[in-house]
Parts: sequence; structure tokens; C-alpha cells
Amino acid sequence: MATNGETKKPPPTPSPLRNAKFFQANMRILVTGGAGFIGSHLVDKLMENEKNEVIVVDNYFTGSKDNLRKWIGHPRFELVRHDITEPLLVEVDQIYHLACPASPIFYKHNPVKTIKTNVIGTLNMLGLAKRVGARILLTSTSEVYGDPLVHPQPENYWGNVNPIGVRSCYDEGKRVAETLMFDYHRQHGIEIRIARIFNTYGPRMNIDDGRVVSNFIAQALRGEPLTVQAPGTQTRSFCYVSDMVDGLLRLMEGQHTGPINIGNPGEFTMQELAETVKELINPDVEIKMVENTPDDPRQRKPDITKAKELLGWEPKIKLRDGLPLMEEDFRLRLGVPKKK
Ligand SMILES: NC(=O)c1ccc[n+]([C@@H]2O[C@H](COP(=O)([O-])OP(=O)(O)OC[C@H]3O[C@@H](n4cnc5c(N)ncnc54)[C@H](O)[C@@H]3O)[C@@H](O)[C@H]2O)c1
Ligand SMILES: O=C(O)[C@H]1O[C@H](OP(=O)(O)OP(=O)(O)OC[C@H]2O[C@@H](n3ccc(=O)[nH]c3=O)[C@H](O)[C@@H]2O)[C@H](O)[C@@H](O)[C@@H]1O
Repeated sequence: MATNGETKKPPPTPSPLRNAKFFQANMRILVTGGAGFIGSHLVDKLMENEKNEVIVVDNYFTGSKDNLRKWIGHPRFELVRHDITEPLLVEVDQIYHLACPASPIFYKHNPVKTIKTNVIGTLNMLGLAKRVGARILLTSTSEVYGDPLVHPQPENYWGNVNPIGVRSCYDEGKRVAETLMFDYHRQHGIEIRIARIFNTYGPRMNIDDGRVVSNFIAQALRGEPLTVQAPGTQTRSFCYVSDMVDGLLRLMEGQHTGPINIGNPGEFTMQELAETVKELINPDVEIKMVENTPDDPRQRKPDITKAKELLGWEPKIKLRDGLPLMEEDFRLRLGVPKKK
């Protein structure tokens, strides 16, 4: 019973087809942004389960069909070119809502489009969830904490965000997306899950993505200086993509709405990260200090107590073990074989 005296409407029941005799899949799952970095790894994992049908919608702004090449043509897989700022009509049981450019250079490239994706796109996906009674998971971000004044960041910290800065299309956009999720949950009884993802890295990141790990690895392999943005003492905590996917699946399947931080608490300065990449990948490269961009958060590290307690999740892969896996993928794509 809602506290204002109104009876809370239960969400609509899933399609009756799910119980039909010839219905093969137990679960039809929509992944928005599934052609992107995290999305495509999530799709790989979901497709491992023969009971799942997976539909990816993506506008290929930062994603690529190449990331999903092994599934194209598979009977349990569909790939749709679609921009989520437009309505979408599909019948699904779960929605992993990832669509949004994630690298700062891409999300700042067309900030109006970024905020439309976060607000109108999330509204569209919530409308879809409401119509078909699907459970929906939003991939929010540690950027909702802005330039945090509390360290490490627990989920109940409300953040320190510049609402009119160059990053706000993304961080404020995700904050509104979280608000929309909770309003649909409270008003319409939609089953929601919110993950606050902290910097994630791994194979399939765009080579010229602009994010720090992909930049440093590509630079090290090309023999170019590693560009540490000043002052270099700013910190990030890097989570390997398979750990991230595991966390997202647990959150979707568990009983908790979140928001829940999913990230690796191992914290590094950007100078330390550059030194580690240099040591592991190319000891001959130089490390160069370059100018930074406005509003760059000075520190970031997740408090993952909730993820541990509520999801039984914690990351397994340390940065020093994850970097060589990403190096291997970048070497293949850049055509730079390892010297014997
Ligand atoms: N990778 C990280 O470190 C990180 C950290 C925090 C949050 N996240 C969130 O996780 C999600 C995935 O991030 P990623 O690193 O895989 O980024 P990505 O850029 O590789 O993937 C995003 C995907 O969304 C698609 N997309 C963008 N706008 C769209 C639109 N309007 N309609 C349809 N598709 C659209 C892109 O083409 C791309 O395939 C994003 O929501 C991002 O905000 C990522
Ligand atoms: O985890 C998150 O919540 C967010 O993290 C990142 O945003 P950011 O941490 O700014 O990512 P990067 O662009 O990789 O920058 C990380 C740090 O590296 C520095 N950097 C970046 C690039 C570079 O070449 N050199 C360099 O020192 C930046 O100044 C920054 O301090 C992601 O890009 C967002 O999508 C995500 O939501």
C-alpha cells in the first residue's frame, strides 16, 4: 500500500507467450548499447545461457557491429540499428539499459545528444519496461558523485556535481536517469536496478576511445609518449570488464534495487597508472604531462560494502593482471606483435 493512501498498481504481467507450448526461450533480454564495450561483453555472457534470447539495440555512435560479430546470424540473437531517443516497441522480460556514450571526449562531442540519450532515452526504456512488465537495469556511473568530497564514495553520498559544466550532460544526465528510474518504480511499480559503475577497462575498448587506460596502452604500443593529464595525482579505481559483467548480472538477478557501486577499490594516481603501463608494456616510452580538461574529478574509489553484502560480489582481477589481457587485444587490432 502506498503511503498517500492510493493503492500501488502492480506492473503488468509478462507476455502470455512466455507460457505457450512452443515458446523456446525462458527469458528475452534487451541490451541497449550492446554493441559497445561493456555491452558486448555482457551479451557474450547472456548468450552463454541457452535459455536466453538477446536483442541488442544500438545506434553505433561509439559501438560497432564488430564487437558482436560472433553472434550475428545466431537464432537466439537479434541486432537492431535504433536510436533510443526514439520509442521502441519490443516484447522483453529484462532490459539492460547501457546506451550512452561513456568516454568524456565522445559524450562532450555532442552534449545535447548525450543528455537526450540519458533523459529521453531512459524515459523511452522505462515506458517500454512499464508496457511489458520488464525488469530494467540502468548503468549509472561514479560520475554522479562529481568531484567527491567524501572518499571512498558510499552510495548514500549525494555528490558534488557542477550542474552547468562541460561534463554535466553526462553526470547530471545520469543523475536524472536515476531519478526517472526511482519515479517509475514508486509511481508505477516497475522493477528497477541501478548500478553505479566505476572506471572499467578491458579488451574491445575503442583504440582511440580517449579514456585513460586505452590511451596509455595504445600509446605504449605505438611508441608514443603516455599523456598524463595534469596534475597526475588525480586517482581512479579500475575494474576489469569480466568482473563488471558479473556484478551487473548479480544485480539484475538479485532482490535489491540499488543504487549499488560496482567497481574495483584498487586506487591509482594517473602517474602510477602510466608507470605501470610503461613497466608492463613498453619500458622505452616517455611519460609526458599535458593539460587537463575542466572539472576532472580529483579522486575516485568505490566503497563496495553494499555489493559485497547484498550481491556477494567483489572484483577478482587486479590491474596488473588485467592490463596484459587488454594489451593482447590491442596488439592484435593494432598489428603490433609482441617481441620474442
Ligand atoms: N566503461 C566505463 O568505465 C563506465 C563507467 C561508468 C558507467 N559506464 C556506463 O556503462 C555504459 C556502457 O559504457 P561503455 O564503456 O561500454 O561505453 P561505449 O561507448 O562502448 O558503449 C555505449 C554504447 O551505446 C551506444 N549508444 C550511444 N548512444 C545511443 C543512442 N542514443 N541510442 C542507441 N545506442 C546508443 C553506442 O553506440 C555504444 O555502442 C554507459 O551507459 C556508460 O555510461 C561505463
Ligand atoms: O567510471 C566512471 O564513472 C566514469 O569514468 C570515466 O570518466 P573518467 O574517469 O574521467 O575517464 P578517463 O577519461 O579515462 O580519465 C581518467 C583520468 O585519466 C586522466 N587521463 C585521461 C586520458 C589521458 O590520456 N591521460 C590522462 O591522464 C584524466 O584526466 C582523468 O583524470 C568514463 O569515461 C565514464 O564513462 C565513466 O562514467
